[in-house]
Amino acid sequence: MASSPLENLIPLVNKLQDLVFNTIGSDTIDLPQVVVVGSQSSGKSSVLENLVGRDFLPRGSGIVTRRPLVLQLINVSPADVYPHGDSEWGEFLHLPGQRFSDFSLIRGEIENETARIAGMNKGINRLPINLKIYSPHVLNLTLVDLPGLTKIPIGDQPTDIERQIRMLISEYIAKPNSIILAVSPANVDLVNSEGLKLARQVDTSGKRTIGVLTKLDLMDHGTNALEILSGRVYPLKLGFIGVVNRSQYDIQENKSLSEALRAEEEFFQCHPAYRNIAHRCGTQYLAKSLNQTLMSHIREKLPDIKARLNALIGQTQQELNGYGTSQFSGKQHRGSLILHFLTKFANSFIASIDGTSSDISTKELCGGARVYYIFNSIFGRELENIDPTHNLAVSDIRTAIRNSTGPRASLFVPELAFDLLVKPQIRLLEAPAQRCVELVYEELTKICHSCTSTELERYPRLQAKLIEVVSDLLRERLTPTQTYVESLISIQGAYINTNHPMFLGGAGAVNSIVNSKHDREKKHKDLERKKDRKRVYNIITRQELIFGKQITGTNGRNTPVDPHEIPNGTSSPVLVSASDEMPPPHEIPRANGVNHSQSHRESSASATASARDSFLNYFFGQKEDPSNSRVVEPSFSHSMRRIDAVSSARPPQLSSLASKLEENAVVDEPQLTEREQMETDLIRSLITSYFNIVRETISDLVPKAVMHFLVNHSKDSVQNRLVTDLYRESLLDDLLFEDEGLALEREKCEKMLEVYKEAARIISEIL
Ligand SMILES: Nc1nc2c(ncn2[C@@H]2O[C@H](COP(=O)(O)OP(=O)(O)OP(=O)(O)O)[C@@H](O)[C@H]2O)c(=O)[nH]1
Repeated sequence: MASSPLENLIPLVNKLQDLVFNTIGSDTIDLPQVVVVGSQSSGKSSVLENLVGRDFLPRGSGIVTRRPLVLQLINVSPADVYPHGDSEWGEFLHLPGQRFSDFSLIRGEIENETARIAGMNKGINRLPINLKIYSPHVLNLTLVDLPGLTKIPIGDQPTDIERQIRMLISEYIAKPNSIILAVSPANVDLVNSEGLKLARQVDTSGKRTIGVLTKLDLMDHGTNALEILSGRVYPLKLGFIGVVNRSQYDIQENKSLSEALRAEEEFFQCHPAYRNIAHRCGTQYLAKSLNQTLMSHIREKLPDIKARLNALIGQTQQELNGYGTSQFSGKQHRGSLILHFLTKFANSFIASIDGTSSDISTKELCGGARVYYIFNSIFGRELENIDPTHNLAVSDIRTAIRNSTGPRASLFVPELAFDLLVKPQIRLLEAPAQRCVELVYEELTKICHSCTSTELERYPRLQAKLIEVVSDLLRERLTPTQTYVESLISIQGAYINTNHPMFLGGAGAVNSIVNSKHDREKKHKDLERKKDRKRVYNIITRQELIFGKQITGTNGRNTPVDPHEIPNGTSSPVLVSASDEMPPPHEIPRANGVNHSQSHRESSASATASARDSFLNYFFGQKEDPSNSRVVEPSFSHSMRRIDAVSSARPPQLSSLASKLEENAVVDEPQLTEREQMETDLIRSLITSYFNIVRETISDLVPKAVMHFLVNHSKDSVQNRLVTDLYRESLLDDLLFEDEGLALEREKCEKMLEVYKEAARIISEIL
């Protein structure tokens, strides 16, 4: 009888299953199958044996099923029999071509095969045993028997046996294409069914779970499972089916399975509770519904499986491409293959620098962007941070000026001293410049190490050689780059171009220091004024404390005296407020009525001009005014004299207190003549101005030099260098030595691709 294509669905899936297990060794396609789960001794093996109608599964105490058993039941017509006349037989996938018509031998082989992989103790193993049973009495079905859930390890079982079994079961039932056959004994409360609990975790809506209730014959008298079997207790879309298997006693009494199936039928037909639903109970009904459910499930899932296969074909093809192109396989193509890798490596190196690489990171700077970062951020910042007059003490400048003028005093700007001092400062730029070269060199080395691919990893020796050659090239470029950069600095030091348009020059420097001198003096005076005010206030307050009475001002009031009212040179103690509104002491009107503040403002306007005049006069030929060469007197000395006047009449204790305060206020400043101070300032500002010009030039030239000598040169010559060094007949065999692990991976990948293509072809025969 010719069967329709849809009736061939289960054999088709079996064919796919064989294909997958024979080649890949695991079910990556997620083929539809029925997975049997339940707690230990719930009756799983008994259900399977009933479905086959033969005793073939191992029995014993404790855990018996220790590896998944993938059981394919194949319906054969009585005509299609074994040559020796047997109508039923079994075949193991691991023993191809060997037919087992004696079912007790099948049991023995399952035991042996379990022990071979899972050991003699009671441990489990995830590697499945695949068994086909051909019989005219079975319906086409693919079932997976799994170890029963156990709570407590017994004997020499591993302590985490429960976790191991749960993980194994979950792995099978989690696959969306699996139908879960959850076996629960009827004599145990359903809420304690481990099989149902696990099934619910992965199939929350109960769409692909079939409940099987065993041991209905063992329920307490007066109780029955009618409610459960009618689907009113536990919601499962595919429902519950009740079965009665052989009891332990039946087995011991060698009750045959055909006898047992008859007894089961009788049980349901005669039982007062199940009589009316007897046609929906028992092993025969279970086999039929499983077959139909599996078939419709396969029908439903086939388009998905086809789509999945296409996706797998695409993925695997891509993975295979990653291992290299097959276009250059074979000895005659070794040269082309090497050239292909050399070009790819060189291109990848160049692309990483240019930023045109296809796998650019979004997490961190890489390749050429790092080089830019080194130029602009690292090198740029280091240059910025250099102090142009770093390490130039006043004494150094003084000595340089003195040495440069010989026995005479200089008439003009001491140029020789400037020359002498600015050269070492220019050298300060060399260390950051050389560091910039090194950093870029390191970055290029990193880039060269990252230019590998899975394809290239297949040839570890070639990969190492490519990196080595490019590293050598970079190293060779390092010295010329460093030498050039060193020259750049030396060139800058070789000739001090005081004619540079950006250079401040003598006149500019004079202006600048005159201005800054004036600013400095102004600041210094302001500071001294503040100090004076505070000092006067402290002295008066102390007097008040010492004499223990309120000091009354000359106005006779018991309030602070308006400081404007204090006559110049008065010896009377005065109470002065320390508030900021209080006019500074130099604004206190003198006896002659001249406001000091006013005179100060007038004189300050002309201060800049007069200072500049005296400075220019000094440098450009006027005879030195002996009064100018006096030691610069700290400007607070004037104020100090005023305070002395105020405190001259104070008691001795107060006098010593005040003198202590005054001592503390004396600043230890270098004693320079005005001329010396100005010369030093002038030299400093000239050095700073010139250094800034050189710094700008260097910050512009060094990156250009690095790009030219190191980066661009390496980019331009990398391909030639690789070909010259590696494209040699004598090296080909060694360079194309394939990594064994990767060769195996590639072969596996090729095999998988073939399997997926074949599976897709099988499915397209039906769809
Ligand atoms: N009376 C009776 N006994 C049953 C029934 N089903 C199973 N048994 C007995 O229960 C015991 C366990 O049955 P198995 O089929 O070995 O249970 P299992 O779930 O395969 O056990 P493991 O493989 O160890 O997890 C055996 O002694 C069976 O004879 C049933 O419906 N009625």
